[in-house]
Amino acid sequence: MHSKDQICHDDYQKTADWLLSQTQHRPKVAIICGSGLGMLADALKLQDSFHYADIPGFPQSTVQGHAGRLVFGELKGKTCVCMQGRFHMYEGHSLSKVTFPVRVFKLLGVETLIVTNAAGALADGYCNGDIMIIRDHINLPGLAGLNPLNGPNDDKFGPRFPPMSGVYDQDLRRLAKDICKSLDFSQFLQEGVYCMVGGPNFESIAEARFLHKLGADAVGMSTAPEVLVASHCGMKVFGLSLITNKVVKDYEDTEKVNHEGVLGVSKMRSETLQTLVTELVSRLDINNNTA
Ligand SMILES: O=P(O)(O)O[C@@H]1C[C@H](O)[C@@H](CO)O1
Ligand SMILES: Nc1nc2[nH]cnc2c(=O)[nH]1
Repeated sequence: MHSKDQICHDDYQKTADWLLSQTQHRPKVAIICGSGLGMLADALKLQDSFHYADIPGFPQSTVQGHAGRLVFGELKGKTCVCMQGRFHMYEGHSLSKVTFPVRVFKLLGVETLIVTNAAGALADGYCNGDIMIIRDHINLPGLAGLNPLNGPNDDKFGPRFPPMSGVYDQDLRRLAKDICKSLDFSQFLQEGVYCMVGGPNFESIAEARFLHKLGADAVGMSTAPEVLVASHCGMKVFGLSLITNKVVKDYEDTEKVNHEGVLGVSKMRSETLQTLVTELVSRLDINNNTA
């Protein structure tokens, strides 16, 4: 059964064809920028950029800290496409809309997806400003049946029942750790499990304790659906969480998290994150081509 939100292959293809007609760039890498981390896109050379509102079929971004632009260009000589602002379920988008750009990227020829997000720390040893390489995720909405792959499977993209083990590429994680060592970033580097919740509220203390007990090191409101869809269609995936706050797990703690604080910490570390992602992209084993 097709729901009203069902998007068909032709819809993705139309958007991809439109983009291919507007730019000479042919990216092999896509980067999705999290809250406050969009400045990474500004570093692209030879830019062609498009406001989401001008791209046929694209959803609109409504969150502060997400500019709503798709930027094509070169990062250290490697052609990339960068989402300066992503879509979240809590904005009212269906998960097929949230992940729409990922399938468009696949049709553009993208082979590697890099995702970044802002997240709250559940792990005790984490500090604000830490960068966490995502080793694995817990897709809480997905476990409860909110899944972008719900509905008829599109075999042109991938299988009906995709595995989710080993989704965060081990070689890319290893490479990122080597880069962090050489850049002297190791003192604020972590590797852990990201848990996606629906949001838009931050966690209650009982919820935070529950997620921590489940094995989550950080919690946020994005990433898992995009990663799931990218992996389903055969892309390599690498993910980074910027730890913007500690999630309150103690009833004596009167600290309250807010989005402005999240954006503040993102800003403080965005240059570091940009350096890490740029270095990673420059060392990817890919060849450029243009139209
Ligand atoms: O897009 P991301 O996951 O970086 O955004 C996080 C989660 C919420 O959208 C917002 C909360 O401050 O930041
Ligand atoms: N759910 C959730 N998302 C976040 N994004 C940034 N910080 C947080 C947090 O503490 N919780």
